[in-house]
Amino acid sequence: MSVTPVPFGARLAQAISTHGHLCVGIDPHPGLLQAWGLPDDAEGLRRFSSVLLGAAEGRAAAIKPQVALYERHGSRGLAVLEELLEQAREAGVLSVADAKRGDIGSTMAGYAQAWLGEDSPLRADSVTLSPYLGVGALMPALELAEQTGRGVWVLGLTSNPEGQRVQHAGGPDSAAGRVVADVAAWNREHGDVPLGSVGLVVGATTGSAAKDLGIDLGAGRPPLLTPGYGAQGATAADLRRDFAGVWDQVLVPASRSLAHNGPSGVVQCVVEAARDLAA
Ligand SMILES: O=C(O)c1cc(=O)[nH]c(=O)n1[C@@H]1O[C@H](COP(=O)(O)O)[C@@H](O)[C@H]1O
Repeated sequence: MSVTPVPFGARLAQAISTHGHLCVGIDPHPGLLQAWGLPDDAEGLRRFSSVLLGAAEGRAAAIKPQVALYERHGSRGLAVLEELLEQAREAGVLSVADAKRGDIGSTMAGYAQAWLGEDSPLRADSVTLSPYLGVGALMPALELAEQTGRGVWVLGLTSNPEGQRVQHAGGPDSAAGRVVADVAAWNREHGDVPLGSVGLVVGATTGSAAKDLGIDLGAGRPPLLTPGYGAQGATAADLRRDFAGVWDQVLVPASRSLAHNGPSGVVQCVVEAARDLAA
């Protein structure tokens, strides 16, 4: 007998209400590995990942490993990522695989199976997706996520300044606004209580952009992943101001700012960031 999985949105809402809004980003940049005294190889990745996951347990709502920084080590790096995702599952820590995948529908199914399939070695609780080929092209991932109780995060307004030229195009009928509207429609139809399972990436550095473009981030209650806090300059006060009214939807990732004081400083950085975001 098959059991209906608990939707990702419900699991995430529970994690945020228990642990707060922080998501521990795990970005094993070569420079950080070096600063930590670790080799730039699979063993270095393994030790870096283990310290960040350990610090996240019981202190943060989720982890977000950056896939490219594992992928650059080929199959050995991906094997470390598989181990990390498995350890997170065992520890009960939600995972966001930051893979930023997106393809035409027929081959999107392959990416969906890789990150969201029940039997995939790389399965995560959720994965980041790029909607440049159209939100409709992402359907295989949205559908598989729903079947397996997993989630996705669709890039909406990204944290980097270069994104604006494409995402703001169209003004009141902006490209980003269309992505947000498609996500809202999916969540309304497939469940948006307490949160939808299809989230949006909206950078913490984007200021009033959503408001200026007439975008309603509350529509369909998408979880909102807000990179840009910490190393990219956004503060907790910026987040509170720009996400007022939708704060319960927000998951705040931070990567470099949690790792910059070396392995012995990670727990303190995580505790301080979690407290900063709870204030
Ligand atoms: O999807 C993401 O996570 C993401 C989207 C975005 O708009 N901006 C952004 O910085 N990110 C990711 O968020 C993380 C930010 O890292 P820090 O700036 O070190 O906190 C990196 O892994 C980025 O790839």
